[in-house]
Amino acid sequence: MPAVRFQPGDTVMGRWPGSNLYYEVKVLRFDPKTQLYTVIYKDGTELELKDGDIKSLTGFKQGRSRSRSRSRSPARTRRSRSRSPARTVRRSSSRTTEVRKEKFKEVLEVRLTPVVRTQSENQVGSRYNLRRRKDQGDGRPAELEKKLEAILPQATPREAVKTTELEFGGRFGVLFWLLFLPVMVLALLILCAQEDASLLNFPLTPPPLHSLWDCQVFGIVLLWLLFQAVLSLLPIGKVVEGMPLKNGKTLKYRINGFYALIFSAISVGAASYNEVDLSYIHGHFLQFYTSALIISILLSVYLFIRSRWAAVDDLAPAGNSGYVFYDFFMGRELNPRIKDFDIKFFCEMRPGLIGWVVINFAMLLAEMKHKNLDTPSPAMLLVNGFQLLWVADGLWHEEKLLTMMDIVHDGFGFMLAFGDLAWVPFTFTCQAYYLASHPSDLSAFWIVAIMIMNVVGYYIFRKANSQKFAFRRNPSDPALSHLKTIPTATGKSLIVSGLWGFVRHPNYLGDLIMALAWSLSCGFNHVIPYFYLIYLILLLVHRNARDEHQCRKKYGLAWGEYCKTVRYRIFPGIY
Ligand SMILES: NC(=O)C1=CN([C@@H]2O[C@H](COP(=O)(O)OP(=O)(O)OC[C@H]3O[C@@H](n4cnc5c(N)ncnc54)[C@H](OP(=O)(O)O)[C@@H]3O)[C@@H](O)[C@H]2O)C=CC1
Ligand SMILES: CC(C)CCC[C@@H](C)[C@H]1CC=C2C3=C(CC[C@@]21C)[C@@]1(C)CC[C@H](O)C(C)(C)[C@@H]1CC3
Repeated sequence: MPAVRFQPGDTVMGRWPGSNLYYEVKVLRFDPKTQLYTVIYKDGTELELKDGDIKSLTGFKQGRSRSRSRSRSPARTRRSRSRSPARTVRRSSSRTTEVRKEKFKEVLEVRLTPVVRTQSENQVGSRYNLRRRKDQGDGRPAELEKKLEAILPQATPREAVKTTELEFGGRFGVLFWLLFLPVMVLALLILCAQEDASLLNFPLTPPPLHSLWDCQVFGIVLLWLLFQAVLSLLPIGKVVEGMPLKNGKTLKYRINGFYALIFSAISVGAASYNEVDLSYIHGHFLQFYTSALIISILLSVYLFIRSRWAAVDDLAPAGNSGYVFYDFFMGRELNPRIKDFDIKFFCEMRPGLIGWVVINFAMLLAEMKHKNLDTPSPAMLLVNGFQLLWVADGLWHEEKLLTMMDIVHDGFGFMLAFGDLAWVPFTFTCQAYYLASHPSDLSAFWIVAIMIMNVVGYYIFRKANSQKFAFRRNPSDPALSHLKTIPTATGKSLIVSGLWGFVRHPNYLGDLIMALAWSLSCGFNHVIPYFYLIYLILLLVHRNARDEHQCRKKYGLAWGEYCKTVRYRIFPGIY
C-alpha cells in the first residue's frame, strides 16, 4: 500500500476531475479504505481525489521553473505559469514535440478571476471563477488534445477508479431489480390484457409457455433492430461531437433520429396499406415482450464480456465496483462501440422509442378491429398523438441526449439495455394497450382540459430543456442575457431565474404534467394506466437525487447557494 503523502492542512495542487487543470487546494482528510484524499478548492468545492491527481506544491513549482529555465523566448516564459508537472515529466521527447506541447499548455493554462457579485445577487462577496484561457467554447482545446495524443508517447497505463458509492440498493439491491423488473413488466402486461384490469383480479396461475414464446415474433423483433440499425447508419444528417471523455477525446455521433422516425412511419404506413395486419402485435404482445427481454439479456451479457478488454478511460465511473452483478446491472463500459456504431446511443434513441410509436399505432388498429369502430376512440387518439409528439420531440432534439447523464456518466449494462429495449416499448405503451380493450368515455370538457394540460406540460418541458442546452452551449448568447446566474468554480454558471428559478428541475415537472395528461386520458376505472405516471415520479425523484449528488460534488458551495435560492426540487412547495 503506498504511503500517505499528504496530511490534513497541506496545500497542494489538485487536478480538476476530467481535465488536465491543476488548482491550489487544501487537503482535508485521507480515507485509507478508498485511498482517496478529500480536498477543498478555493471556492469551497470539496472533492475526492486519487493520489495520482495530487502534486506537491514544491514539486509543481520545480516543474514550472525547470520548464521556465528551458524556455528561450520571454513569451514562453510568461506562458509557463500554472503548468501541470505531469506534463513537465512527460517532456522527454524531441524538440518538435516540446514546441507543440508548449502550444497545448497555452490553451490549458488557467486564469483566476475574482468574481465580485452584487448585493442583489445573494451577497456572495468575492470568489474565484476558474476559466480556461483562450478556450472560448469553440472546441479548439479538444482538437488540440487530439493532436497532442497523436504526437505524445503513450502515457503509463492508469488504473481504473473503483466505484465505491453503490446505488440502487448496492450489490444485493441490484439482484432484486434484476429479477423484479422483468417479472413486473410481465405482470403489468398480463393485467392490462384482462377484461377486469383491477389489481385485485390478478391471475395467480402463471401464463402458458406458448403465450410467451414464438419464433416468428422473435424474428420480427430482430428484423426491427436490424432495420433501425441500418437507418441509423445511413449517411443522412449531421455528425456532431459528444462531450469530452476522461482522456479529453470526443466521440462522433450521426444525428439522424428524426429521419429514422419518418422512414419508419412511411414503412409502417406502407405495410398497413398493403394489408399487413399490424394488430398482430396486439395479439402477440407477451411474445414480443419476451423476445425483447431475451435480446436485452443477451446484449447485456455481450456488453459485460467485452468490457473486460475496454481501456481504463472507456470505463463508466458508476459501474466498476468489482461486484459482478452490480457491474452487470450498471454497465462497465461508458460508450461501447463496434467501429463507429455506438450501441448505447442507438438503443437509447431508436428501436424502443420508435417502437413505442409503432406499437401505439398497432393498438389503435386493434381497438378499431376488436370494437368494430370506424374511427379510433378520442382517448386512443389523444394517447397516440401526445406520445408521438413526445417521441418526435426527443428525436428532433436527439443531439441534446449527448449531454445527458445517461450518455456522459452511466455505463451501458442491463439497466439501460433492458430499459431501452424492453421497458420503454412495453411499459410506455401500456396506456394504448389498455385502451385497445377497455373503454374510456371522455366528455368534450375532459378532452379539452387534458389537451391544455399536455400543452402546458410540453411547454415547460421543452422550454426548460432548450434553455439549459442553449445556455450550456453559449452562456453569453444575447438571447439569454435576461437570465440571472450563479457562477461556479468550474467556470460554468447555474441559471437561477425563469423556469430554472421556479424549481430546480422544471423539465421534470413538465414531463410529469404530460404524463398525468396521458394517464387521465384513460379515465379512472383502473389504476393500470397510471403506471407510467407512478414510474416517472419514482424515476425522476431518484434521478433528481442522483443528479443533485453529482452537482454538489461538481459545484460545491455554489450548488448549496443555488439550492438556497431555488428551494423546491421538482414540485413547487415541496423541498
Ligand atoms: N420519460 C422518461 O423515462 C425520462 C425522461 N427524462 C427527461 O429527460 C430530460 C433530461 O433529464 P436529465 O438529463 O435527467 O436532467 P437535466 O436535463 O435536468 O440535467 C441535469 C443537469 O443540468 C445541469 N443543471 C442543473 N441545474 C442547472 C441550472 N440551474 N442551470 C444550468 N444547468 C443546470 C447540471 O449539469 P451541468 O451543470 O454539468 O451542465 C445537471 O447535472 C428531462 O426533461 C426529463 O424529464 C429523463 C429520464 C427519464
Ligand atoms: C429499467 C428501469 C426501471 C428504468 C429504465 C429507464 C430508462 C428506460 C430511461 C432512463 C432515462 C431515459 C430517457 C429516455 C428514454 C428512457 C430512458 C432511457 C429519453 C432518451 C427518451 C427521449 C426523450 O426526449 C429524452 C428526454 C431525451 C429521454 C432522456 C431520458
